[in-house]
Amino acid sequence: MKKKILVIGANGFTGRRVLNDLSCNDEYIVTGCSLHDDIAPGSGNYHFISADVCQMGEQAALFREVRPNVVINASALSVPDYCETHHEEAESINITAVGQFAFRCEVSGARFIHLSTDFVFSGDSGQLYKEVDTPAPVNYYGVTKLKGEQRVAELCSNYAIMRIAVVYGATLPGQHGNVLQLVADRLRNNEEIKVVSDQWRTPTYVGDVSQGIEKLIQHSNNGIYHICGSECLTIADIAYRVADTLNLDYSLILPVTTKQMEETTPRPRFSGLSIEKARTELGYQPHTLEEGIKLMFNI
Ligand SMILES: NC(=O)C1=CN([C@@H]2O[C@H](COP(=O)(O)OP(=O)(O)OC[C@H]3O[C@@H](n4cnc5c(N)ncnc54)[C@H](OP(=O)(O)O)[C@@H]3O)[C@@H](O)[C@H]2O)C=CC1
Ligand SMILES: Cc1cn([C@H]2C[C@H](O)[C@@H](COP(=O)(O)OP(=O)(O)O[C@H]3O[C@@H](C)C(=O)[C@@H](O)[C@H]3O)O2)c(=O)[nH]c1=O
Repeated sequence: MKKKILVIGANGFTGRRVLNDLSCNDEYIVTGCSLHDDIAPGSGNYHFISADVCQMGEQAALFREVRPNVVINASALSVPDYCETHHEEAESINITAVGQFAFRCEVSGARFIHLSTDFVFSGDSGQLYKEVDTPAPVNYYGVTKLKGEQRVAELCSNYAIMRIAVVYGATLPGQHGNVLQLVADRLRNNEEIKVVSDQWRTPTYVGDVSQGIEKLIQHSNNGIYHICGSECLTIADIAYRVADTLNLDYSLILPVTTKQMEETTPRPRFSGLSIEKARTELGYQPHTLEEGIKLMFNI
């Protein structure tokens, strides 16, 4: 029997890649859902439903229509600066809607795979965070994502929470970019870019998010999984790797401290994630950053 898979947030940067990758697999019948109309109609073997999942009635109708065996939630308010000043909106999609998805999955017997973030951690550690480590978010986006995780764990008996970090890859018009794209664009235009040299991350190639999800569809394991790259480096180092791989001018990269950057939203200093659990239990194997950059820029 083919599995019916529902990808929520299917117009988003990560959700679209997941939708495309899963719809290439004949074992699945895939439906994408997003707030707005399909951003790339006719581009793959999937059905598409526009719905506002924050509206109870629309969410209920979506589940009634699709009757999914697996639900993947890639919808969110995923811009920390915006969440910081729009608490209610952030709460509605990052917490309340997530709780409702979890409840519907539980009632219907569907497996729930929910995307979360390294920003649940404070960043005060000097070591890669493991799934068992205690979260303590430093911004409102992180607070909402942590509460979303808690709802899933409370309400679902068949779930996986996938924490990902600084997702990079090619984007479609209309999607928000990522810092690697910004670096490449600026350097190609001969413009300088300031990048923080004191925020450490484990960047995730967007195709590896799909890889993690496919593994978690096959496994029945419950719990949290860190799914990201294996290299932990600063944003400045990531920028240098982009310049290096694309043969662009290094001197346009201006490393600065978080203090000098004057970011309005606090961010964790060190939020690298350990992928040992995913490697051991799922056989997850991420691309290297260099491989990911080459795939992203098609070189
Ligand atoms: N991007 C990153 O680097 C990281 C992302 N994450 C997590 O991964 C997930 C995906 O992030 P990302 O790819 O950046 O997401 P995007 O911001 O690119 O996409 C989010 C999608 O959610 C959809 N959406 C928002 N509100 C609603 C609603 N009320 N009803 C239906 N759909 C809605 C939007 O639909 P539409 O476009 O149709 O309006 C949008 O396409 C999130 O959970 C995020 O927290 C975690 C770590 C890093
Ligand atoms: C735009 C920009 C960002 N940065 C840094 C800040 C930050 O550490 C990193 C990424 O910046 P962004 O603004 O893209 O995203 P930011 O909001 O920091 O990143 C987060 O997004 C949310 C959704 C997550 O869940 C996190 O995992 C993380 O990826 O790059 C610079 O150094 N220079 C710049 O010009």
